[in-house]
Amino acid sequence: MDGAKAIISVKNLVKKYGDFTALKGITFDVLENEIFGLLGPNGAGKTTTLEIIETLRDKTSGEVLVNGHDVEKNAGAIKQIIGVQLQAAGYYPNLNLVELIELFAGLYGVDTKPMDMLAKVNLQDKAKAKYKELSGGQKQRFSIATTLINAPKIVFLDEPTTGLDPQARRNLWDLIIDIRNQGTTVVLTTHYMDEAEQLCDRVAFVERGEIIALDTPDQLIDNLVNSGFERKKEVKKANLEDVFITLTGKAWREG
Ligand SMILES: Nc1ncnc2c1ncn2[C@@H]1O[C@H](COP(=O)(O)OP(=O)(O)OP(=O)(O)O)[C@@H](O)[C@H]1O
Repeated sequence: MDGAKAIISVKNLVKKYGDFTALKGITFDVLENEIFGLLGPNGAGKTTTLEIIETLRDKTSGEVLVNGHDVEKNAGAIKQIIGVQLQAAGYYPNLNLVELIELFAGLYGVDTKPMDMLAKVNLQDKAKAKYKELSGGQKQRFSIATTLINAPKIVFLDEPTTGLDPQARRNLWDLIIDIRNQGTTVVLTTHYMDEAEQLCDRVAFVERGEIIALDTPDQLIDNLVNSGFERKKEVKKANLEDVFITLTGKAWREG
């Protein structure tokens, strides 16, 4: 990562909701082509931070640059190079997946081959299905496909694997790594520490509107170990999730 360029630069970002200060002057960079994780307890300020970067929410003060564009002065340019997950409410119930992608492509003003987009997330077989007919994992994959329609430089994923089974989670991890390997920067939030450890190049821990740690997962763990921390119990070489995956396989579940 040394020498990598910052594609998102956040400086002294403050967000107040009335008298309540949700972000207390946070500063961090996201580097080009990394998977960057925002971690922290409920209410810490992760979604607020993402929404300000996505130009969906105003900041109170501070500076946020996305690919060199200021969120306040050039929101239009930023919207063109980012991919954001839409709320499920935006998925018109009578349209099938191909028609939904055609609709979103039209809104973005881009020419997209819907079947190619569905192939990226392994949903070709569901091309004619309606969104509500998909399983939880399929819904998440479709939602990720919609973030890729405008071939963005950066995608934002808010808790992409919440509620999924272990196979679906691991397959989504592979998908997110593929997206990064094809040159896209990924910013995600998650409450799963195993996910952050497996997936993220760097993570920031947000707590009560402040960043309390930011580094690679490996370095953060080493720092803790070097401070004298020890797990109470010897860790086994596998865990119950490994048992699940070994018993039930790693294939996409289409049922
Ligand atoms: N529109 C709003 N008006 C007032 N307060 C808000 C608003 N949106 C968020 N907050 C407050 O700001 C703080 C940060 O909320 P935010 O949604 O950014 O947290 P989060 O880290 O994403 O939490 P979670 O993990 O639960 O999604 C919370 O205390 C929340 O109650």
